[in-house]
Amino acid sequence: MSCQKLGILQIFNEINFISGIINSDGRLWKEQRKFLHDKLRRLGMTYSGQGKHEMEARIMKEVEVFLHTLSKERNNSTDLNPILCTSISNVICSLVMSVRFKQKDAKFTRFMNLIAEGFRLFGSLNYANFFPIMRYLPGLQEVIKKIAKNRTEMAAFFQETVDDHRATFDSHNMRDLIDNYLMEIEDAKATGRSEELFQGKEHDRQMQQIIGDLFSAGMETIKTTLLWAVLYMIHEPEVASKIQEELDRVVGRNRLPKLEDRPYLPYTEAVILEVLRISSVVPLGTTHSIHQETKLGGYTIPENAHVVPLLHAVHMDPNLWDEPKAFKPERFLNQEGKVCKPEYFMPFGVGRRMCLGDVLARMELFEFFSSLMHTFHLRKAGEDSGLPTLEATTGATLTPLPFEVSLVQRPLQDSPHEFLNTCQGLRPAGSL
Ligand code: HEM
Repeated sequence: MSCQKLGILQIFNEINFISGIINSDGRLWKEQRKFLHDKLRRLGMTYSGQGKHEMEARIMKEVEVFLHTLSKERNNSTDLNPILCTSISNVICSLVMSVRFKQKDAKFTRFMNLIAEGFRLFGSLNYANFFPIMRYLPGLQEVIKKIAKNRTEMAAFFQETVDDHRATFDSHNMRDLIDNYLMEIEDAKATGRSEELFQGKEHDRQMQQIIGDLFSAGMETIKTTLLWAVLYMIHEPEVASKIQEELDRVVGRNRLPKLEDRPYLPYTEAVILEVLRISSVVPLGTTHSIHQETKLGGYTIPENAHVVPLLHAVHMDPNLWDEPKAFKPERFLNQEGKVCKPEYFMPFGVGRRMCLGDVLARMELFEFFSSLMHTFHLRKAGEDSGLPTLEATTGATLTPLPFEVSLVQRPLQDSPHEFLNTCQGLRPAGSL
């Protein structure tokens, strides 16, 4: 399968969208992917070296603010969606553009609404992937126009940030991805590689779209996976208790879990994998195309055919998984109790075009989920209501319907350590 993208990409090219990475193909995609992969690794999207520790510190800062915010909601019915939105956004925003938002910041709320609407609208364009003629229907034309309008508004915000970075740029102090991009642009100009790197696209507009791509891909997916995790914990109290028992035994009650604890927390890890499988937050991979005629499972796939990986179908296939609709973390544990992932587990896609942010995603899911479980019991909100539904709304992601949870502080032991203070909401946000 090639690294080309068709379908929705064609629609955007027709209306002159700049490509970014998710909707680019060919040489432009290759150059941008190489650049992003390299720079994001240096900024800490890696499992090894100093970068990993810096990334962990960045994530933990947001985890602590998140727990602090939640501590004010103890025993109330709480919608975690807006709180998670800010916390998860702050991880990717700090990495990409050194920006953090406060809860309920007006600019941020507007920005979030645009992203959420974008995911919904994008989902409704999926039909045009299969029946391209449908793009001319008035309804879909309206959707395309709305996406274009929203993107223009977001691009203006990103450009402001890029301009600020340009004004304060210091090549000896690379703060984030935008600084790296600015450096790369100047370097490419000086060495005559500009055309190769940007394939004729305007630099700043390409940069705006890259920021937008990383932000939307890096926020919505993780936030939604965590919402599913909370929902399943409300439905599966025995699983929740087993996680908490493991956390108490391995981590203890006087600190939050760290990445280095992860190998010793196989059950917690297996639960995260099961959430990724059963929720298939990204149910379809993006549209790929075939470079040469290919035979697969008795079918002939012609050259240039569009191929959309049905990740959800793979994760729900009863030939691959025992009772695929049941929530069973044990399926990711081998006989020795160690984590094992079959090759047909593919929440981040597979191949050259697989998710660029899987390392960051796994780190964030672990840190946020394990810290949340270590600090609170998650109970259904409201005495009289039933369990919240496990049904999803469908867009580019599968998202739980709005629900609330009641957070019950887990009993504290005798340590006066910072962790406990943070959980009790006694310390100012982010001050650990
Ligand atoms: C739970 C979290 C996440 C899930 C489930 C997820 C899943 C996916 C999937 C299924 C794809 C498409 C793969 C394909 O078409 O073959 C994808 C692409 C992508 N993801 Fe993620 N993702 C997550 C988090 C992130 C994060 C944190 C970032 C950014 C930092 C990110 C950035 C991207 C980008 C840039 C692409 C497009 C790659 C390309 O076209 O070359 N994702 N992701």
